[in-house]
Amino acid sequence: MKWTQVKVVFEFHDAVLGADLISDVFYDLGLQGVVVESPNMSPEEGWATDALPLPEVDAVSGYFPGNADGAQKISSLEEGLRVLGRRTGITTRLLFQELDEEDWAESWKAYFRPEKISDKIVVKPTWRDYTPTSPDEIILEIDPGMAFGTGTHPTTVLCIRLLETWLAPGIRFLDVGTGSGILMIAAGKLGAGLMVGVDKDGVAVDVARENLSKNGFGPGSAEIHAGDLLAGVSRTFDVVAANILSEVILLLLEDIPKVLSAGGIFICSGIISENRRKVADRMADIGFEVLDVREKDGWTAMAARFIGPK
Ligand SMILES: C[S@@+](CC[C@H](N)C(=O)[O-])C[C@H]1O[C@@H](n2cnc3c(N)ncnc32)[C@H](O)[C@@H]1O
Repeated sequence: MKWTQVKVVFEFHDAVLGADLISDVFYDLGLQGVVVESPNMSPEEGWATDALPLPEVDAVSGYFPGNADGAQKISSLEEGLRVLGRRTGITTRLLFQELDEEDWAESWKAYFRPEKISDKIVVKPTWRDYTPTSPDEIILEIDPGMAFGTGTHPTTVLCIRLLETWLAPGIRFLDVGTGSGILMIAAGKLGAGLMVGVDKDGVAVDVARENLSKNGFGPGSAEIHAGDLLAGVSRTFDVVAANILSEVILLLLEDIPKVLSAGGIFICSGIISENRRKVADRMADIGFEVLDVREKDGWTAMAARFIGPK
């Protein structure tokens, strides 16, 4: 099978936000293994200076199958970037490269390295070696494949940091939009007794199952289902997380109390900081008390408890 690498070279006043906005255009097409390049990356941020020269431009790359579906998605990407450009002023230029299956598999893997994302937690690509720097370090082994969730995206990092604060041992955890399963793995390693994940994307469901298994979580402690948001979720959970875009979180919020146990915590991420107020206001209307707000690189995540309408 052939693959087409589409590299979107861009210029924007805020390169981190620009890369996130362009990545979202890829994610909206259901294409999730994106690679972000920036001339400002340092080896500490996971850039392999020994293996790869430092990039000269800001760019986001994604990989499309070399078939009719891939061609259709590339057209949608071009349209999505035109719309983004009109809305934000980002200027983009596309570069195309055809790759064989093996080259594709290796080309994006070269960009991921172990990364410390909190005081205690390290995300480690399964194909890299890593020696822990202290005995209480928690290592999340991950191969995201074509699913979202290397663990290093700011929205994921914020969720994991909130889980570190709000997850008590033995709890039941639900992850809405599990992607690679990274949040379920973090919850499991922080002591959750049961992790359930849902994703609308069948590829993500398979990837998440494999990642959970690689981290020692089998069907007894981890369940993953294909599904749309909470459709088909009939139990209650002590902590529910959703790292999805704010528009989706706004749709989801009203149903969250149905799947939260009394006193349970809802963690939401994927909120561009300019949408923070809109999400917080909607939460207050429904009866959530916001307990913790975290920000990183223009993204906001919140932990809240359902206390019931005023
Ligand atoms: C931003 S990724 C988050 C992945 C992972 N939880 C993390 O934190 O890195 C969002 C995920 O939500 C899934 N998703 C988006 N809309 C959904 C929906 N309506 N129902 C279920 N999953 C959805 C996507 O397929 C994607 O895997």
